[in-house]
Amino acid sequence: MNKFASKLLSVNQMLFFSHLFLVMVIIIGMSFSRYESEWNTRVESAGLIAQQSLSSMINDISLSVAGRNYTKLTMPSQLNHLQGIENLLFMEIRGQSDYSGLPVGVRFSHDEDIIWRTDVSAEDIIRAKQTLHGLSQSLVDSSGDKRVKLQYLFNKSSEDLRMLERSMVLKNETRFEVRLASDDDHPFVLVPKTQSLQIHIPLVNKSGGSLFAVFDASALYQLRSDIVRSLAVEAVVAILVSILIILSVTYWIVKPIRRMASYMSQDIEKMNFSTLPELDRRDEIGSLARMLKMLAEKVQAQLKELRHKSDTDALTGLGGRHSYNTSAEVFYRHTMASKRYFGLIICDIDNFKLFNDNFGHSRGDEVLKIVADAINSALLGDELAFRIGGEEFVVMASCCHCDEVHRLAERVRNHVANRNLPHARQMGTVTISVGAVCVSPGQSVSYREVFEQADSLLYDAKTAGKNRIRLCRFSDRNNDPSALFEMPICKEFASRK
Ligand SMILES: Nc1nc2c(ncn2[C@@H]2O[C@H](COP(=O)(O)OP(=O)(O)OP(=O)(O)O)[C@@H](O)[C@H]2O)c(=O)[nH]1
Repeated sequence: MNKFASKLLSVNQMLFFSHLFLVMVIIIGMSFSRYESEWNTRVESAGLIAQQSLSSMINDISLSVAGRNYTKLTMPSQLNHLQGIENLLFMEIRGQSDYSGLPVGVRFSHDEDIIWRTDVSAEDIIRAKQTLHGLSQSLVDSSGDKRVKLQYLFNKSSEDLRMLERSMVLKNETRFEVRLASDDDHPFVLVPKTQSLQIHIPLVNKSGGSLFAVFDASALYQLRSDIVRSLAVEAVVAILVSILIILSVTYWIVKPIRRMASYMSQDIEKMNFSTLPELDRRDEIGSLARMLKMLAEKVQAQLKELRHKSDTDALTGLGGRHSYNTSAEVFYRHTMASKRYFGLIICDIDNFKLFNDNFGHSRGDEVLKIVADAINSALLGDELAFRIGGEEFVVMASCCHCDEVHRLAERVRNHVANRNLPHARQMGTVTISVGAVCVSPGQSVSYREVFEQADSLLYDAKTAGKNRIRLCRFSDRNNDPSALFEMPICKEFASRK
């Protein structure tokens, strides 16, 4: 997983996304639990308020159910009271008379503005009609006070009949889904579909019964929308603030790493870690910066030592082959660009094989050191000297004139000869042969050509008898026939011996 992520994402992105994920989980979790607790509190208090608004009626209702007293249960003052209860939409009383054992059922509907019985049967209506009919008969035959009483009873019975008939109609027409069962432990339940709060309160008469009520809970749901909205706004603000903090923290961590990486991408020898601001930090990044600085300084020191070793010929202390390869041509170009004369001198010890054969290689090595020292002592300061092969040395100089090259070559040969190092008996002392070329300012010639010409002059010096100098101004004989004419013919400086 880590490998996969590190291939796809940078450190910056990984830090950012992992922190953002964490922050979002925390914020969403906290918002959700706040929502849960706030919503549950609201629902609980709405349920309690609804219960309290009905509980004052429970004793009266229970008494009426016990005595199956419909008159009390359905009287207009009861209707007014129920209409006055805030948000009450519907109420149903189900119970059993304590005396007759008959069922009692009454309903209230806020929209219908009525209380009606739910236990009316066809027989009840027939009975009421018969009563009314009997009263109407009696009313015809009566007079005086009796008639007044009978008229009252007739009016009441006709009102009862009308009520029973209306109840019969409403019983069949009015439906309201009540979720709570009478044996449900929950005193109330919220029904999202109808946005209603349903309450159940048990009656206190002996045979028992229940009061179910349905309250309008749309205000509660509106409140829920407000809670969700305000929590969402808080969560968004918290996430935005967190993003800002995460961005600044990741920037604070990643920027120094990037800066160190860009330092590391420089040439190690040119690296300068002392300007790195992270060195002053006291945290892990500061330690990393200090370790990198130490590492770079160690590598720089080792490189310096290595370069010195590879630049210097270990035996003679002159410049070595590596140093020659990197600096000879640079020196030549620089001299030509400075409009000065360039002198290239190649020296080779004469009959060195014979020396080795006679005195052994270790003695030969000592001679190499002495010859190198002699060559070095012949230099005035600005020249470069290298040992480029076994017993082959190169000196190069930037001069004001070719005569200087001549004098330098002569000095080099003399300094070696003057060491008077004994050679094999028939050879006398150790000597060198020299091939030298002088290139004038403005001559267009490559270093390789100059070297080849000096090497060929060295060969000439060897074949001419050794211990001598063959020096020539560079002539491009193939391309410039006049060069031979314009320049002094190559000179030979033989040993005075
Ligand atoms: N002691 C020693 N000998 C070396 C070293 N490098 C090369 N040589 C020897 O130098 C000798 C060079 O021999 P040649 O190329 O035949 O040249 P030469 O004998 O000097 O003959 P000329 O150049 O014609 O005068 C060989 O014997 C090599 O072994 C070295 O580092 N130490």
